[in-house]
Parts: sequence; C-alpha cells; structure tokens
Amino acid sequence: AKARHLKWEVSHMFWSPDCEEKVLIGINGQFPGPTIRAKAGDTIVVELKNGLHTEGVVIHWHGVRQIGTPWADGTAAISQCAINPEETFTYRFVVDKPGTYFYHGHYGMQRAAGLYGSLIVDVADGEEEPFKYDGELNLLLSDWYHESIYNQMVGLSSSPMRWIGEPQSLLINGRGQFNCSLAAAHTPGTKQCTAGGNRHCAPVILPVEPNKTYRLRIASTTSLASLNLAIGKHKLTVVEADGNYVAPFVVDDMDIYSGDSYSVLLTTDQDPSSNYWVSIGVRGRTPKTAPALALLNYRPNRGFKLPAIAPPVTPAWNDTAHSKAFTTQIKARAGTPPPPATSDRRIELLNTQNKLDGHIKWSINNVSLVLPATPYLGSLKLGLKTALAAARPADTFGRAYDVTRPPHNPNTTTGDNVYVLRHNTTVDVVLQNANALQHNVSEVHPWHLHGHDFWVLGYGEGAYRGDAADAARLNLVNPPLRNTAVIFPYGWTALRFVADNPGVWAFHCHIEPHLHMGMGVIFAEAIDRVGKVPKEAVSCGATATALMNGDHL
Ligand SMILES: O=C1O[C@H]([C@@H](O)CO)C(O)=C1O
Repeated sequence: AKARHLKWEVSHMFWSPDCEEKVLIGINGQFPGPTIRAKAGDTIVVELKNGLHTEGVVIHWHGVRQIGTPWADGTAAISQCAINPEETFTYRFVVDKPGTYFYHGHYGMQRAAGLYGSLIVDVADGEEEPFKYDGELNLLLSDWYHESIYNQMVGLSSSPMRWIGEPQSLLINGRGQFNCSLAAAHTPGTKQCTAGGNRHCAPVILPVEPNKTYRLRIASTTSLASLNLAIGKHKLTVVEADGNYVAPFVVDDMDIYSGDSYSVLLTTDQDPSSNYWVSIGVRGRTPKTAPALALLNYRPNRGFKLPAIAPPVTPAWNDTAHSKAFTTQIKARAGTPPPPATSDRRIELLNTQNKLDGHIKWSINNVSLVLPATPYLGSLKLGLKTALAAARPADTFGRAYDVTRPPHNPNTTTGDNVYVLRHNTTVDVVLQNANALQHNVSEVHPWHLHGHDFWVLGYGEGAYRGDAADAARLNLVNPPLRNTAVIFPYGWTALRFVADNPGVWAFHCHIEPHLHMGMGVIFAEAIDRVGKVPKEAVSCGATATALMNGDHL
C-alpha cells in the first residue's frame, strides 16, 4: 500500500457545464474535480487549500468509512471546522475497500455548486475483482441549476419558501446541453446541439471496441434528481453497489439515487457499424429536465456519429413499481458478511415535511436538524457541557401517526438530533416515509450514512408496525451492504449496522435542499474511544476556547 499525495485548491470559476456560462466551484481549475484513483489499503493525503476567499469549505469522501479517522470525514460542524479562506487542511485517510466512490463538498449547498469528483479504488496488488472485464468507463452524474446556491439557499429559508424547482440540466462527467438536444432528430420541438469541439459542454463520448466487456462505474451526486440510466440495445449486469459486491443481475435500465454508486458490466455485442445512446432521465418527481445523453462509440466509428435509433425512453417518473423491482433485486454477493441475527436498539425515524414560523422544513420524529457553531467531534470529545441540548431525540415516533395524510399538526421544532450510540452495539434504523404537506404527495428520499456501510434488511409499504408481518419482510440471509438507501413514497426501509467505528457521523437525506431544510440526524458513536483528534480539525468555536484554556483532545 502506498500514500498518494495530492495538492488541491478549491476556487470559484467561470464554467459552462451545459453551454451556459455560470460560476461554479472547481478544484485545480477543473470541473468536476480531479479523479482520485488508488488501490485498496492506500493512504490518500489531500492538502486542500481553500481558495474561495470569503467562505469556508470541507470535502466529504463519500463511501469511505474513515475507520479510526473520523476527523477526516469532511462534514462541517460535525467532524471538523470549515476550512477558512486561504487556509490549508490536510485530509489523510485509508481507502480500505475497492469500489466506486466519489467526494463532494459538505458545507451549506456547495455540492450543488459543483464541488465534486470521482474516487475509484482498485483491488490491492495481487487481488482480483470477482468478475472480468476488458476496459472501464466512468460516469459521474449530477444535476445543474442556473441559479447560484446562494439564491437557492435564501429561497429555501424564506417565508414563503421559494422552492428551487427542477434542475435546468443533467450532467454526465460535468457536461450537459441546455436548450438543445444531441438527438433532436428523435426529440420533436428541440434544436440540434452542435456536437464536438472542446467546449465545457461537449458531449461525453465513451469509446469501446466491439465484442468486449466493459465495467461502467456510475455514481450520482445530484442535488435533487433521482435518475434512471439506459443504453440503447445493451443490457447491464449490476455487480457492485456503494463499494460492495452484489449478486450479479441483468437489467435494461437502472435507477440511481443521489449518493448511490454502482458498477455494471456491458458487453459490446451489438451491430458495430453504429454508435448507441446512453440516456439518463429523471425519476421520482415530475420531470422538467431533458435527459442527459452520451455516446457509446463503437470504434472505429467517429465519436459523433449519431445513432440511427432514438435514445432509450426513461420509465415514467411515477412508475414506483419499476423502481422497487430494480432496488429490491439488489442482494449481497455470496461471501459478503451477513448481519448479526438480532439488534440491540431500534431507532425509528419518521420523515415529515413541516412548518416552522411560516418556513417549510423537513423533520425527523418532528425535529428539524440544525447544526451547531462548534463541530461535535471536538465538543463531545472534550465533554463540553454546551455541546448538546438537555434531551436526546426520541427512538420512535409512536404508532398513532397516520403516514397517509399530511401532518395533523404541521408545526415542528429544531434540535440537534444527536443519537448517542454505544460501542459495538447493533443498531436497527427504520426510516419511515409519510405524506408531505400537500395531500397525496410522498417523495423519494435517499438516505446516506457516514462512517459505515449498513445492511439493507428490507422495504415495506405504509406504516412500519414492528410486528411479525414486518419482521417477515426482513432479509437476514443476503441483504446488500450499502451506504445509501432509498425510502419509497409512503413506505419504510429497514437498515442494520454495527456501531464499531467511534466518531460523529451524519445520517441524512442526500437531497441537498432537504438536508439544508433539516432532514438528517447525527450518530455520536463511542466518543470515549475516538483517538487523538488533530487540533487543526476542530480548533474553532467553544472547542478552540477550551483548548486555549488548557483542555486536551
Ligand atoms: O422540499 C420540497 O419542497 C417542495 C414542495 O414540497 C413545496 O414547494 C418540494 O417539491 C420539495 O421536495
């Protein structure tokens, strides 16, 4: 294993991801940021300079469990202080598991401003992947808004709220096309984009040779959109999800929620005289955004040779049965450790949309998350009395709540939502979806856990009762290990993990505006067992004062 040293500077820059020039956040003058490529067991060292001049920054390494290095998780106000303008913070952590990952900003809505990139971990030297392929292609998916994140954030916290709406474009590897289509011939009412050139928005071309097998690495860092990907005439064999191998299964199209990553195998077994469309469209919300297109380019055809047949059509946004059929097919590959047979604690988290003095919030067990001035990792490690409010959040929301209707009383409060977990306990989390404020609306929410993978034990419809019928829906034989799991409208999702990684970990809806509106909780896990926290990670707020007064981390 080796150490991979990277020197990065984050800065605002002009960029035209969908051919319209805007300001976004890039790294070393690139958007998306540089791809990190490492081998399992390597240590990644990123010297991150904040070149944003007037705001802080942090970067989260999504899917990396940070075993023993909770201060490198990159969550502002939770695992570290935001890095001040012109300052440099060094992230140092081990990528212990091969897989497809990504990294992104985790302060305010900086991810939605373009602060993201791919992180790919190959197997260690001498090891082999449990499947064969001839080549690899990488697709980092995102959505893009023409309004700045500052406009978006002010809108979200205004009364009345100004909702951000649907994205203007979907991006593949940071490239999209607004107001035109690469497949105008097949898309009535659109004008043909001029393909080619080296513009920021030039379409992605994926070169392949006929009769070979490729591993496509796919990850979604969207702010809002749930996605579906299909490739004309080609089947996809799903083999990895969130850095864990899954039992291979074949699909025509696949859903990808924000925070998900996958590997799929594709065999180039179609007519080699043609190229084929890769199409990515919106699921789960009424789509107002055109699908993103890329070209699967069979060599030696020209890259821009437009396919004769139309791009695959994205399944209807509200075809939830189609989504469930895909998601519930995902099972652990044989050899994956099974979950413990029982748990020590069950935390039931009701997801609701609420009101707070005329503002719209998302709440968990009727408390909307707000983050403190002083990051928890420092304040809890030092045992500062001011770190937490007097009461801990509830482990249940009560069986009387009617998930099929808008909240009877929509009013909510704010709180720290910190759950204190005991070392090595097995924790079940049941995420319960419900009706939003509007009648007959229940949205899709992909929940992402930091510091762990969890087993996805099962999904159910309606209210979770914790009875024998619900227990029968749980898979304790081959549930997949993941770090992100979706809750379907009006349904519940049950997860299990072992609290074996001391630290303070965020667990939240990966939809950027929803987290901003309070949709998350925090797991403070075995704080007494956290190793020596580097001072530079947490020297701010009340922790800095305590350190100056002679306290020790
Ligand atoms: O958080 C959200 O707010 C809007 C809507 O519920 C209110 O305008 C929406 O679609 C969300 O996902």
